[in-house]
Amino acid sequence: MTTPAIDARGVHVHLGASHVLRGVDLRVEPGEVVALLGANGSGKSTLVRTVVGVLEPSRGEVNLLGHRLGNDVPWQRIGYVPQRISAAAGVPSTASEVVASGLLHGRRLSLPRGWRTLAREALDQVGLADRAGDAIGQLSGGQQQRVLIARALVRRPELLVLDEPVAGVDRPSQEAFAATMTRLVDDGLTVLVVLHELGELADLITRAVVLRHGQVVHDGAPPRPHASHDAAEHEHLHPHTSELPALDARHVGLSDGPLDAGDREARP
Ligand SMILES: Nc1ncnc2c1ncn2[C@@H]1O[C@H](COP(=O)(O)OP(=O)(O)OP(=O)(O)O)[C@@H](O)[C@H]1O
Repeated sequence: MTTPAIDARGVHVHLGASHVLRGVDLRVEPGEVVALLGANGSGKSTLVRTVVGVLEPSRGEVNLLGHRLGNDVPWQRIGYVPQRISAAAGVPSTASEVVASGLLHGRRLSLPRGWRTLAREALDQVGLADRAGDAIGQLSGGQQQRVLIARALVRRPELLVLDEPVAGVDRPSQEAFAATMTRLVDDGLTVLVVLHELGELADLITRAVVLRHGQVVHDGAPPRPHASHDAAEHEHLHPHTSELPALDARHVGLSDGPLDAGDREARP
């Protein structure tokens, strides 16, 4: 049996007075690309922040790459892209330096030889190699987001956890990101990604986990893209809502309606 990349069991998280996660189980096997979906406030960011050790569960346990959360986790094998923040906030660094900070981890506190080359390669993966020497504050919000993705990729992770990585990123850059992800997934990368819509990543997603009010309400097939039903060549081979009751938008509370129109109309 393989060791799961992520194994979270019975996770409860309290933030202030709120009981945000209420007994979440999440298992991600090596090579899977799992989308974490749910309405605003359902607990997606809280779950990924707990998975990467930023937040501590009040109950339950999390294992990453076979290690209980803590110092034993091989962090150098894990990349994390937080929800969009300003990478520029008070940081006088260049894009290249921000990316290189992704090479640091618990056991490596100074940059390795050749870090500039590694940083440039990672920036190239997000289409920003020509901006390597620019101050991060001179980049747009979407470009800063791409720098954060490069910072996660620079350590060549085997597990990548991303929180809405393409929010605010333009369509061509989303396509470039999807192409990079496809290449990395082909090479065996395991991914947990918070998304509001599957978008350009739809073809990559192997499983969807949907949260509602801090609980998992669906764990299985990803929702189908909207357009597919209307296309002339569309074949009705996939399971419809009657076979996937938990993917009913009313049950999962997805504000952006993951089901295509045909599925919704087919429902009694
Ligand atoms: N520091 C905090 N203190 C108290 N409550 C918090 C805190 N951070 C988040 N929450 C609450 O926890 C709940 C889940 O928040 P979370 O950010 O995990 O949701 P989300 O599913 O990622 O939402 P979104 O789609 O808007 O990013 C929300 O109700 C939020 O108000």
